[in-house]
Amino acid sequence: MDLIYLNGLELKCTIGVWDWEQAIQQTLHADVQVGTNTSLPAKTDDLADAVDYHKMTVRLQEVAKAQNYALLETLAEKIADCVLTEFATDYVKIKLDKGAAVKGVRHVGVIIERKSAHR
Ligand SMILES: Nc1nc2c(c(=O)[nH]1)N=C([C@H](O)[C@@H](O)CO)CN2
Repeated sequence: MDLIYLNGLELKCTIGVWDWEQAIQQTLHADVQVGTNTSLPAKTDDLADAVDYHKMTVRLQEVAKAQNYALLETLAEKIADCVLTEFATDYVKIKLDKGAAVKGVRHVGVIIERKSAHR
């Protein structure tokens, strides 16, 4: 399986379990790995045959802003669903980093992996 990746993707969103977090916007950083076969686009040299990582960046930033979230897990799942269904990909691994959201920890976050149900 080949991989396309977005590292350090900035996601502006309203997220968190506390009331004050639901009243502000925070910036998360995501690392996204997307499983897809790159043989066809490599042969045709045509973006139309590839998973467009620019289009994916814009779309995932929209998903992050589309609603308020309590948990990182919920946003990670929405992102996974978008990557697998809207971009017709085989596999996705997402790391969502909330930075130093907890005192005494440099970085907190979640990592999830999902496979397409159709492949
Ligand atoms: N498993 C999780 N634990 C916690 C989350 C989360 O999203 N998933 N969030 C929080 C708070 O919002 C924290 O980030 C800020 O105090 C706590 N635990």
